[in-house]
Amino acid sequence: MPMLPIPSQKYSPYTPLHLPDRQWPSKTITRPPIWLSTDLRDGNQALVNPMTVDQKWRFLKEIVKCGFKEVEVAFPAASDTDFEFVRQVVEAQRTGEIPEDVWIQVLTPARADIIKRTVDSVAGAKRSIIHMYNATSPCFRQVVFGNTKEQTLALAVDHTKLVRQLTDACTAEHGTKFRYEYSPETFNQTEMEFALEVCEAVKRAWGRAAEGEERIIFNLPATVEIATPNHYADQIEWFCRNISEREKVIISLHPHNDRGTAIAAAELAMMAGADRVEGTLLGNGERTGNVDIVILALNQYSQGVWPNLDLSDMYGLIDVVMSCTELPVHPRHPYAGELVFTAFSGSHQDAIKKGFEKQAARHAADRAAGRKELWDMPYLPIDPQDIGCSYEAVIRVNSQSGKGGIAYLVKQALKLDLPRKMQMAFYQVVQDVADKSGKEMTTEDIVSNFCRTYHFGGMQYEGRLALRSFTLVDISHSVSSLTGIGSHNYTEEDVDRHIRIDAKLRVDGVLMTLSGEGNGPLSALLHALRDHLGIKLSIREYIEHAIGEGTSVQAASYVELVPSERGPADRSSKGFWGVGVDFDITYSGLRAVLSAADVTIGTQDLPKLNAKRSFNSTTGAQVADAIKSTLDLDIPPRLQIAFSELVRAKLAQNPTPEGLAKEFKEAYQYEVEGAFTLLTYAYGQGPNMRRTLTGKANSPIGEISLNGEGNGPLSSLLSAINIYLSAELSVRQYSEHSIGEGTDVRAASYVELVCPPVPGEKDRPSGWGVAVDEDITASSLKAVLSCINGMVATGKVGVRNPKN
Ligand SMILES: CC(=O)SCCNC(=O)CCNC(=O)[C@H](O)C(C)(C)COP(=O)(O)OP(=O)(O)OC[C@H]1O[C@@H](n2cnc3c(N)ncnc32)[C@H](O)[C@@H]1OP(=O)(O)O
Ligand SMILES: CC(C)C(=O)C(=O)O
Repeated sequence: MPMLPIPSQKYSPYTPLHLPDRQWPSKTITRPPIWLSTDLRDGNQALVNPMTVDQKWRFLKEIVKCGFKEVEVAFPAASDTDFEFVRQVVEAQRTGEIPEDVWIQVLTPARADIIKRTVDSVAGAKRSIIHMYNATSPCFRQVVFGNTKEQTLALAVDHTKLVRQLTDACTAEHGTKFRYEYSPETFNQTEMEFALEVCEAVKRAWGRAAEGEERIIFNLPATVEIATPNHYADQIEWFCRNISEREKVIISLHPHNDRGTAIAAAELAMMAGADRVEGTLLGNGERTGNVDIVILALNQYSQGVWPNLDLSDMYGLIDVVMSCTELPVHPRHPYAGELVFTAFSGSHQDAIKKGFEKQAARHAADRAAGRKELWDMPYLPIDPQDIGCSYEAVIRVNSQSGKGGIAYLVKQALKLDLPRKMQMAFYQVVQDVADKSGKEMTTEDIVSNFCRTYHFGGMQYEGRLALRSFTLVDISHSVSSLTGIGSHNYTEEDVDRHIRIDAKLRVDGVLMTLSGEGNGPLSALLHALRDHLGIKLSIREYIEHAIGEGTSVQAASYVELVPSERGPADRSSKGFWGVGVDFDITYSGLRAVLSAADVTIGTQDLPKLNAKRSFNSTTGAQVADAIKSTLDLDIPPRLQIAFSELVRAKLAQNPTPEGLAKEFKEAYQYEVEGAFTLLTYAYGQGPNMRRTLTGKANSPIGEISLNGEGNGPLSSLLSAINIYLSAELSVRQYSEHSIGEGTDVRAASYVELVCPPVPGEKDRPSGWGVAVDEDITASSLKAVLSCINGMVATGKVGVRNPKN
């Protein structure tokens, strides 16, 4: 049968209660109700497979752990299992396993045999509530029981008397303290006057209602939810107003959720005067379930009202409920669902990210001023951490997400506060991946994409241009050599300053030293990239921030580079972002430049670019080929330039390869006995991560001792040998490559050394050295000596005895 076009032919609406002076709409909930968990009764009776005793125990312990003081543990007459379970609970309360102040509640219909067994089940308990019910609504009177109103009332009264009689006897025999709860089942569908009449009669029959702990409980169930929640609230307010001796009565709610409004019904009914709520954790129960106490309690908590239940361990609670009921928890279940603190969509993520940032600042100010640190976050009604959920799940990324959410995750995982424009750039990267896969991207996916894109996060993500170390020399006024270890206060704005950088990089896996000059370390590095590798870029934006505090503070630098030919002012040119982090701010800036440069060059063929653009290729290529074919050396580009210039000045038009090789050996003291010869050396690590070099060498002044330290073998050797020279030499460029393969492999090292600048002189004396050795450190040291030997031979530096 399809749905009826005129449903009124089948269904009639509920009849609203006439209560024009209702008060509840202007009330608020300012204190928690008395809670009763009926998970082990109403919840249990609704399961395909009722809980085992073990499951009931596990559940009961969780209920007690949350702080419930009233627990309906069973319908003891339902089965031997239930009866036995109640006996075990009674015993556990006697031994203290279940706290003494917990009321053990049990349910019985108004049937003498069942009442007797129910009271028997709790005999010996410290405290027990006997809960008796019979249905009172017209439908049940007529259909289920075939009773008149009088018979219905008599059923309730007679059996209440029986409960009184049996409980009195039990108290006398076992000392059990009893309270009585009566439910006019289907209350919400019962005529209000009749429900009231039955309850008044039950109160009289019980005969013991008094204030405080002796109050009788009238539990007024919405057995089947059939009306809007305001109707239930009206019924509760009417009942509260009209029941006699209100102070001797606890008004209890027992909402079901057939219309999906049990929470609203319970909340409005609390506003209408109810004192107590019966429900289940996460809302299991008959049909659509009982009212969900987790939601009710956390709704109160979100209003600043302590609910008298501790739900801090939400994951633990979910685990217990799911394993005992064998029912899943919907991912959208309020407070408990896996996705309820999660934003996938861009604008939600953006708002949450901004919310966290603003809130952190606001809280810091509140703390300082001694004010409350109030929670006020877009889209998050409570702090997930209060119920044991982490912020990790707050933002998750798929193709619906925006830059804000992605930046939030990057910040959480890597502590990087990406500049807005870089967020947009990385967003495109993530969007492409998410769009292609059509799936969610985990934080790990995003982080690894970030690290791969910006070559961030250690050796495994290293790109084509990787910084190893650097030396900075201030060549503006005085000459002071600064190594790449330690912090230097250079700013790019200081236009008067002139800095030279010698940066040791791995370029496409080959170690080389690139030199450049600029008004700061970053521009000097950009010049080095331009001169040596033909990468022509300028800085459009530079941003930095600290990560951490105190002695472990690190600097994060972000750089946007644009092609130099367009210039940074041209807003239309596409920028490329990079990032670097280091304890040293200069290092972090240089790393950021290289990260952005790497993004810019992509897979562009760098060596060819280098060979074609950074020097006169024809002559350079010819001499390079000749040296390769004769000496098996791949001489670096700048040495090719230097050597080809020397060759042009010195040799005939078309020298033979052998002629070039001879000239090369002589010019760079390669395989030639020179002024300085290394005899022995030991290279290691000294204090503060500095490297040390000790050894002996032959020199024009006899055998000398070497004792130096630096950030690598070259600088260590120079610091040892500079005292024997007339000028303090420093490394401008270094590169190396292997010759041969396997166990026969040898290292070829090339080093360019340079004298300090001389005021008034444009060019600084410099020279190249070359050496080959099986030991890579030895080959680099010998290359330094070969260069010094060449510079001594040509008079660029002199030899001095430091003792004189
Ligand atoms: C709204 C609620 O959740 S109420 C709680 C419901 N929970 C349960 O029913 C779970 C436990 N129940 C049981 O195990 C069984 O139903 C028992 C053991 C209580 C009774 O089993 P049975 O004797 O086989 O009876 P049955 O289950 O068929 O119950 C229906 C009988 O009880 C009567 N009855 C139902 N509710 C009540 C009541 N509150 N007071 C008195 N009699 C009642 C019915 O009128 C019917 O009587 P009839 O057989 O004379 O027509
Ligand atoms: C026994 C009563 C309280 C009940 O479970 C209901 O009416 O839903």
